[in-house]
Amino acid sequence: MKKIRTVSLIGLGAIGAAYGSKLHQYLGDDFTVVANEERISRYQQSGIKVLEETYNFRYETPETDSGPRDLVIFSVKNAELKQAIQEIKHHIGPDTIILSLLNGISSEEEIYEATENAHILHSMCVGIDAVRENQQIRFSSLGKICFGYREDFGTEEDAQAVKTLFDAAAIPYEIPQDIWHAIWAKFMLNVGVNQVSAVKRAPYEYFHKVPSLYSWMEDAMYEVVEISKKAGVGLTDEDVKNFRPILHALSPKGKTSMLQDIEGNRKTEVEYFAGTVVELGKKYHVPTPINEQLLRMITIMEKMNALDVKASSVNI
Ligand SMILES: NC(=O)C1=CN([C@@H]2O[C@H](COP(=O)(O)OP(=O)(O)OC[C@H]3O[C@@H](n4cnc5c(N)ncnc54)[C@H](OP(=O)(O)O)[C@@H]3O)[C@@H](O)[C@H]2O)C=CC1
Ligand SMILES: CC(C)(CO)C(=O)C(=O)O
Repeated sequence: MKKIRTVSLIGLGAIGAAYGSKLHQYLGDDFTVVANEERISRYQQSGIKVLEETYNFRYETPETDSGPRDLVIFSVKNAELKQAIQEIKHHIGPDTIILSLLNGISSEEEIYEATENAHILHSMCVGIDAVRENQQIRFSSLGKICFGYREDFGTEEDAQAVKTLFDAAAIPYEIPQDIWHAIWAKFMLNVGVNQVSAVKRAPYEYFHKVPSLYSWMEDAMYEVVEISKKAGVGLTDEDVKNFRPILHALSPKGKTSMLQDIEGNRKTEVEYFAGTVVELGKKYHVPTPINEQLLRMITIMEKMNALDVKASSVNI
């Protein structure tokens, strides 16, 4: 039976630090964060604060080759994944189990294509409302990590090993019966709440209180339901409704990761949400007018943000 004794993580942001703090508490220095020198010195300067506690993790630069780990976790944004795979490659061996906590439906495939590792489980996290401001991470709920094996991705033994680790490290988790269905359902949620929250700059409070905002979000989600039927995933009305209590439980002042990107003048994951919906809509002949507009709006917002950043750096 596989046992996970060593873990490495790349992407010490809202999600990485939230779950990484639990792994650090359980594994101590057998938990490593991979980051370049500039990031490490930034993280070491004031430590990483998760809720009220400051953490000093064990760091390694991408150049350091200290051998493969039992588990590698990706928690960067989708556009950063390609580089992250290269930078954590020394930590991935043929037996390393891999979890990718990124939203969207493509990261496991992207990691598989680059590493040819056969132990990538499908995974995502849900119900967590993590917010990052500089090196400070806050959340009202840790939510849970959902994971599982399917087709050529991972094995039952890999899933059992992760389950044992998460039990010991007190990380909430679920192993859904059909992980691919669960990943698509989460994708559908992100297509709705992340994108609409970004366009309206709306923390969760407004989704709790403004029914027309909530129904616009669900309209965007229903385009994913229609595509999923043609893609053989078969999301239903029930999947849309299942998220209502989850969204209602998120902190009123909490913000989706996409809204945080807009406010932080960073590139968003719109390409992986509306971009994917529009592309799949064309492939399966499903109309996607709401996502087409969201894609245009968020791409324009990114460009306007980039101009503002450029202008403020010229003024300095
Ligand atoms: N926030 C949330 O509540 C949720 C987010 N997600 C998903 O999780 C993923 C991560 O999101 P989130 O945590 O919010 O994002 P963040 O932007 O907060 O974190 C990403 C982190 O990755 C780091 N990073 C990027 N590239 C590298 C690299 N090459 N080497 C080392 N570190 C790197 C960044 O470093 P730096 O600090 O230098 O910028 C940043 O700290 C996304 O796919 C998101 O959609 C899923 C569920 C909930
Ligand atoms: C919607 C939410 C908070 C669900 O956990 C999320 O996935 C995100 O902010 O990216």
